[in-house]
Amino acid sequence: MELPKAFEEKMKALLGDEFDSYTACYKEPRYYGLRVNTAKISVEEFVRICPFVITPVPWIENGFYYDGEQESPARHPYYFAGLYYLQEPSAMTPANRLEIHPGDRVLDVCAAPGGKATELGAKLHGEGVLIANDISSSRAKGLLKNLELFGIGNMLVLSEEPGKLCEYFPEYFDKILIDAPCSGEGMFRKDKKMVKAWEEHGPEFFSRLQRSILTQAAAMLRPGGMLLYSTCTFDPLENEGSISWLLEQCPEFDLVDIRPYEGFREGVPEYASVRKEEFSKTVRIFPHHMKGEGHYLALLLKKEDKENLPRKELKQERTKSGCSYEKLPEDLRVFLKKVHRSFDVSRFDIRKDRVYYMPDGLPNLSGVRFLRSGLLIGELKKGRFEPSQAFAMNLKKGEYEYILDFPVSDERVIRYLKGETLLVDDLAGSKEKGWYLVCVDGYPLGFGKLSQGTLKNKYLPGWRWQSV
Ligand SMILES: C[S@@+](CC[C@H](N)C(=O)[O-])C[C@H]1O[C@@H](n2cnc3c(N)ncnc32)[C@H](O)[C@@H]1O
Repeated sequence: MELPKAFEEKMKALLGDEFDSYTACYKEPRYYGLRVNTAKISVEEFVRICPFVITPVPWIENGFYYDGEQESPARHPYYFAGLYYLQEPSAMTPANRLEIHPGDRVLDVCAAPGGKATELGAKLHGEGVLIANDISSSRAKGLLKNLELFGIGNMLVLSEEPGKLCEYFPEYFDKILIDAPCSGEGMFRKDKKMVKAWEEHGPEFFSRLQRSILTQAAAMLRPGGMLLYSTCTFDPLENEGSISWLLEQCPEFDLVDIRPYEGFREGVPEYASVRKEEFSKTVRIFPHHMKGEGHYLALLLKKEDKENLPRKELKQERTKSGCSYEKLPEDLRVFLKKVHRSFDVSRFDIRKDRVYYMPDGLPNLSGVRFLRSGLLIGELKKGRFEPSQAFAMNLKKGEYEYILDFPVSDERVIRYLKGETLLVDDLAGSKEKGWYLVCVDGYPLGFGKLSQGTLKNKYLPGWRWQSV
């Protein structure tokens, strides 16, 4: 593979006598990875049922390699059940090394298409909130689909300038991930198009963007909160350079250690312009030291104020919907009786006939461009309630009363995913008519409406299995 000369010169300076072993990597095939959705299935159980040959990614507990030339995991019903996300192994590292606890308020500033946001959301296990933002609204559509496929309900998908978000979320978040737009030098092997893009917009361009995103994000982190910054490039300006700049602007930030792995290499202190000694805590990932593409990670702590001041007041809190159980439409109430989950009814919000379940403690977001706020439970159509695809994916099999569970070997699983009407006499028996949650081996895929042994397909048309 032909690499730009200027890039080669820079890598020689960065790598010294390791340069030849680095370039030798370009003759080797890229690695393919799959990350298990631990909000839906344990790693042990996934390994037990996994239909592909997989081997562990040694530094990621829920990450695995698969043979991308032989297997097509995106064309398996378990993918449609949201049991895993396909992701280059090094790219699994940022969300893995940012510790998330259920209940945290988490922001992913540059989130599309959701490779990291899906993991952050899974680690919340339904508690707290994930705000997934991307400036590109077309890319944010893919982000929304991936989060919904993963079953994440306590989330908002926004498409805004981070500078605008600062007005709404001052010191609001416990954890922030910035997977920054970058020159993508670490991805040259995986995607040859990145070389062309690099020639158009190089490190100078991206470092300016990164610096502005970093300062805006810094203002949204609460004291005591953690910020993880990552890029998929080698350029020092975009890595140690951008982080030095943050430390200069915001001295309340400290670099902290990242949970180690033997293949990680330290960030280069000489490339930092301030507090050089801290930069060995940052991590560089090189393809000649581990089985993955190039990345850079820096983990930062925003120091607590000495006086331990209370959280900044939000300009305006979101007003609760004021819903009470009695005020919910009759057909929705009938549906909810079959859902075995305790809801806080005041968090239901009905907007333009769409029923949402909102995360708690949000600011008033009027004026913000969003693609989704909260879990879309379903829609009211002429007074009749229809549950959504997102809610199907958010449910666990045991949480809904009416289930049709197919083994993965049943040919009706693919037919369901293609949108076909199914005869299900054998499974339905004398079951009542109504909304059924269709599952594969116990993992929800979507809804269908049963009547006299026939299942009318309600799988979301835009998500259907495409024939090749
Ligand atoms: C490296 S990609 C993110 C990949 C994503 N985190 C994942 O794991 O799937 C960088 C993203 O930043 C977005 N972006 C670029 N400029 C931005 C800005 N000023 N604010 C927010 N997002 C931005 C791009 O649209 C792009 O989707």
